[in-house]
Amino acid sequence: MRLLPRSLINRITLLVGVVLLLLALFGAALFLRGMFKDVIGDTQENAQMVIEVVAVAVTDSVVVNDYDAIRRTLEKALVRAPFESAVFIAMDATRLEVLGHATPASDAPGWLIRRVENELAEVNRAITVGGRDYGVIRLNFAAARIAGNIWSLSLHALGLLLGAFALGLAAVRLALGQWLGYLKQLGQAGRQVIDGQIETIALDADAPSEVKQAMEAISRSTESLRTHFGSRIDALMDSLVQQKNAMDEAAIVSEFDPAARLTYVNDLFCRTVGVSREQLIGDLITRWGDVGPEGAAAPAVWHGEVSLRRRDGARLYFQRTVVPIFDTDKALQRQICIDFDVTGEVKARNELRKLSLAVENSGSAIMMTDANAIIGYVNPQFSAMTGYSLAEVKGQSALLLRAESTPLDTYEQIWLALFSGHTWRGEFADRRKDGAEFRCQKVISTISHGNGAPEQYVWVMEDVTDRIRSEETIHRLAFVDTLTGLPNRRAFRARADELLKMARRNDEGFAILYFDLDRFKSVNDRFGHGVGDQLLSEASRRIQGCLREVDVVSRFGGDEFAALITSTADPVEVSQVARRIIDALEAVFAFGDNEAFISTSIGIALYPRDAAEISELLRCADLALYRAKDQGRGTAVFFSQAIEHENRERMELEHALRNVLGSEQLFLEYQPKLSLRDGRVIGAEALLRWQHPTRGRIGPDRFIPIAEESRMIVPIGRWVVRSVCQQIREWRAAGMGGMQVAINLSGLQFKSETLLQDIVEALAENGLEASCLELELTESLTIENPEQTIELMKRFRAMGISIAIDDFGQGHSALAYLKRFPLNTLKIDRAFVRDLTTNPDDEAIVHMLVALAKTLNLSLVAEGVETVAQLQYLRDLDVDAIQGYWFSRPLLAADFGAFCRAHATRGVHLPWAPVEPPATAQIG
Ligand SMILES: Nc1nc2c(ncn2[C@@H]2O[C@@H]3COP(=O)(O)O[C@H]4[C@@H](O)[C@H](n5cnc6c(=O)[nH]c(N)nc65)O[C@@H]4COP(=O)(O)O[C@H]3[C@H]2O)c(=O)[nH]1
Repeated sequence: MRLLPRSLINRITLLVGVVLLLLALFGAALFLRGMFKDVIGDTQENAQMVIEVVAVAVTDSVVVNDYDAIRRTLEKALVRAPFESAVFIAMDATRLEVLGHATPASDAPGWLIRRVENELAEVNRAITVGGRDYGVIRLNFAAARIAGNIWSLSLHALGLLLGAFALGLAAVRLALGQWLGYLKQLGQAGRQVIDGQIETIALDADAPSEVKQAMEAISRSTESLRTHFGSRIDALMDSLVQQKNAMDEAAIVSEFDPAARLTYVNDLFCRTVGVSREQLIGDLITRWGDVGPEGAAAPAVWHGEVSLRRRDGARLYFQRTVVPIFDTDKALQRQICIDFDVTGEVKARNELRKLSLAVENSGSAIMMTDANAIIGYVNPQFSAMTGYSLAEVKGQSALLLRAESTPLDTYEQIWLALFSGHTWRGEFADRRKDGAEFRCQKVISTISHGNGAPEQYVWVMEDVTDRIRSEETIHRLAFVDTLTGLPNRRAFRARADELLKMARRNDEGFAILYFDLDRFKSVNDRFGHGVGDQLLSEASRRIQGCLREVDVVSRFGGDEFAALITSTADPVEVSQVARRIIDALEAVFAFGDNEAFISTSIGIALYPRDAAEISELLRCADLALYRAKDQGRGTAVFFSQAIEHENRERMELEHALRNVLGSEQLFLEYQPKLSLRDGRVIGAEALLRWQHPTRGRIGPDRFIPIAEESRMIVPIGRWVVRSVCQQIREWRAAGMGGMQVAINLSGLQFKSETLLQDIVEALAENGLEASCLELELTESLTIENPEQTIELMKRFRAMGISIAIDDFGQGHSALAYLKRFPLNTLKIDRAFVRDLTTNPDDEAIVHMLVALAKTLNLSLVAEGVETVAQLQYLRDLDVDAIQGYWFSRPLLAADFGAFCRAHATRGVHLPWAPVEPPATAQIG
């Protein structure tokens, strides 16, 4: 509770009043006390005097007991005296009491009356006359009257005092009002300054100096405030304007009245909706989005999201705040509407929603963990994949899924990659809830805080167990030879490339061995593919057994193998390895009751001596293998410059062969065939010759393989057929009839679809019957595709063309097939004939061949007969015919004609035949 008055004047007046009042009361108290004492003292003195006077006056009367006189005297004493009663008490106790005038009722308070009574005791006077006591006179004071007098005096005194107090106070109030009125003036001036009505405060000249100083101080402060706050206000205004401008740029601002009519729109509003301000003002705000549940009359701030459609139809989203503005009567005056464009956020949110939906329904398992790999979310596919529900894994570590077989290192590597800001991609084994391991492909991405620190990890996971199995199978198929389990050619290349890099780094050498299995084809043909496969597997094991762990052996396909001998390019060491392989493969292969023998030749290339690249090294090894095969089975040949040279030459020959047809370089020689029965020339074998312009004559053994490889043999062979047929026609024209000419056919030629046609045409063109031709097929030709060969042979035979099998005994024809071949002739290779008389092996083979031919009812022709001993031996074996230098080398056509004519009548003289006189040649 506030006791003090609000106004300063009143406060000072109150203070002065209180002080004056206290002083007045104190003075009054002192005055009244003195007055009281004086009155009491005076009364008592008067009473003494009165009683003395009464005593004197009654002296006589008492003596005479004149009570009337006494009465009268007493009555006189009571007149104007402040006594209530006067009493004469005689000695005999006679009591004469006279009462004074009745005292009017006193205004004095009781306490004052009692006080007076206490102060003024009765006054007694003994009446003694002549020494004799006659009695006592007693005066009783009229205390109430005396108190009344005192009270009346006091009241008067107080009245005066209060009057003086009131006057003093009024004077003080007046003076203060005047002096402090300047303060009011100061206040008004201050308000005027605040209102900006005055610049400086005008001071009255007679104003008190303190007020003047205060006014000056205010003036100075006002000045300073004006300066200070003026600039602050300016800055504030600037700032407000800038903020408004910024707000106008950032937000759509509008105002609307309680009727929801727009009263203000900023530029952004117009720009955003594409409508002019003029059209917008007065328009309903609700056309431009919701303004809250209570519409335009909302009493409180409303936040919400609204969407606007622009004039061009685009939908925009805004975060809207509607702020009501009230007037002084708290009535809603208008509302300010502020819209922030959140289209991007809304779209992002929608995208996020879609994304969440996509994640939820994703076919990939998705797991989200915090930075400590604590799982926060997994999608249904994750549960389907792992068997764990979201509730089971939430709050658990991602390591929950770790499979025993996945080392912890893997996870460390993942964290390292993720911490360095990379997305981790990889695959490793995880464990399902039921404990089963599965291969899981993962892409782990980081969601980072603004400062780049990882906040969450998103794991996109896929069960790739099946795929990996398939990939492993594909890989096996792609890199492993399924039959032998050895790396295939591709894997070999990869390993060889690695080895090459290492060898380059370490300055080491290594060797590549290239080889195939001789006679493998015949094993295949003889025992079937099953056995062939077993042989390949067994051969692979044997080869591996010859190598160290660090070496690599690969099956390139068919019966081709290659080996990498690491860490050494020492020819001695490498040739030891090659030897071991050759020996291992030459040992018998047993399959149940069957046995097979194969051999191998090995071509070797050394790094870095022979080449610096794998492909080149392989080429070198291949060339060396080619040479090894030439040198005979069971040999290992190191690549050399000589081989390279030979190869180059071979390539040059191949090139030259392509242009040889149509030139004069190719021609035929004819080697006569002699009947051992009568020594007559029964036919000839056409032998191809190549007279190279610079290299001279090149033998068919040299160029025919090249022609075969380049497939030139087909057109060349066609040329041979035509040339032979022409030649027979010419011979016939020259009178040399009945001549059968044998033509060598290579395998490729035989397989050529045009062969039959070519022969038919050549015969027809020259008017020849088919029986004048014999086709010589090598044994190897028949091996490759026996059924087809038999078929074609049959067709030739049906035409009347004879068929001879050449070089028999070199290969490994299945006798069963031989039996089925529609052959006419079996030719004994000159390799067996050469040492026939000295080498029991060759002798045995020839015996066997002769027996075979007889069994199959084939005529026998022996090649390469050079000596009489061979001749006689063959005759003894009942061989039908021979070829050989013993009687004729291959001859040019003209020479062959001459030869035939020379021996036409008697034939060539055979050692066992009787010598006959020369006869004239007659052929035809
Ligand atoms: N040391 C010695 N050799 C003798 C003797 N008698 C004949 N020769 C040679 O033995 C080979 C016989 O031919 P081949 O076995 O069919 O072997 C032939 C044949 O397989 C092939 N050839 C020749 N001409 C042709 C042809 O036109 N087409 C095809 N495809 N191959 C042919 O070339 C091979 C070699 O032919 P040539 O070098 O002409 O060698 C011929 C011939 O000159 C002898 O007493 N001693």
